[in-house]
Amino acid sequence: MSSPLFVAIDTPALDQALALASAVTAHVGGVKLGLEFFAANGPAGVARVAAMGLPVFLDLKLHDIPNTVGKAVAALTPLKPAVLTVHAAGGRAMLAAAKAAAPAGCKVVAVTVLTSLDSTDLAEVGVSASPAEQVARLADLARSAGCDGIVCSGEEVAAAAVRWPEGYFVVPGIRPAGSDVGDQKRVLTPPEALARGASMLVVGRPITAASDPAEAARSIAASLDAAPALTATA
Ligand SMILES: O=c1ccn([C@@H]2O[C@H](COP(=O)(O)O)[C@@H](O)[C@H]2O)c(=O)[nH]1
Repeated sequence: MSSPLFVAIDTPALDQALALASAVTAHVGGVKLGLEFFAANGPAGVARVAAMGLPVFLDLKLHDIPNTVGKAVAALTPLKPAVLTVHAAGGRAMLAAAKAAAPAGCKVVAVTVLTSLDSTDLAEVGVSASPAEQVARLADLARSAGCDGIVCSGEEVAAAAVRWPEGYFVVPGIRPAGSDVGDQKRVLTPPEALARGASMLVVGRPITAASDPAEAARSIAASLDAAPALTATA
């Protein structure tokens, strides 16, 4: 079985991205490329990283009207992403349009509540629900719209896995014990997130900002081998 560990390569520098991907290849199941990389390097840059052979999670978090998102997803088809993100807040029709336009084999996952937000942040944008309640609501929407799964934090993944047994759960906000959380507010350690039902663990700075990224990736991957089986009860 391939590793659930994906490294988030958040850099605008193509050479640095290629070097990072090369350094951690033996320890990860894939690479995540997001807005920072895509804005600087575009589809050609994604193709360069994809050519290294690891599955690519294209985390562009698309969020627009259904027609625009559907056409954007169709335009990304030549890149053959393994996983693609859209914002669940875009609504049912937008989610369905994204899934309909996605290439065969590409999982479309809906971002629920960003891991950088807590309940105070949600209240500021008019959401009175807790992160857990909002994730559950948007997971149900994503599922009924035909998506393959969601992005949520480790705090909500066990409950989501119970609600949606066949769902695919992408979990960022992953921090090995004692590491700097940075701008993340809902965090969990790699083994704990896996034990709670994460399908994919997205880890960026704990690997990419380490003095030895390969060793950081190896250490996180090793910690997953000892992770207990899913203990979800929520
Ligand atoms: O809710 C979300 C959705 C996506 N992300 C992305 O994951 C990585 C996390 O990077 P770290 O350096 O490990 O914090 C980053 O690329 C985000 O765009 C997220 O963090 N939260």
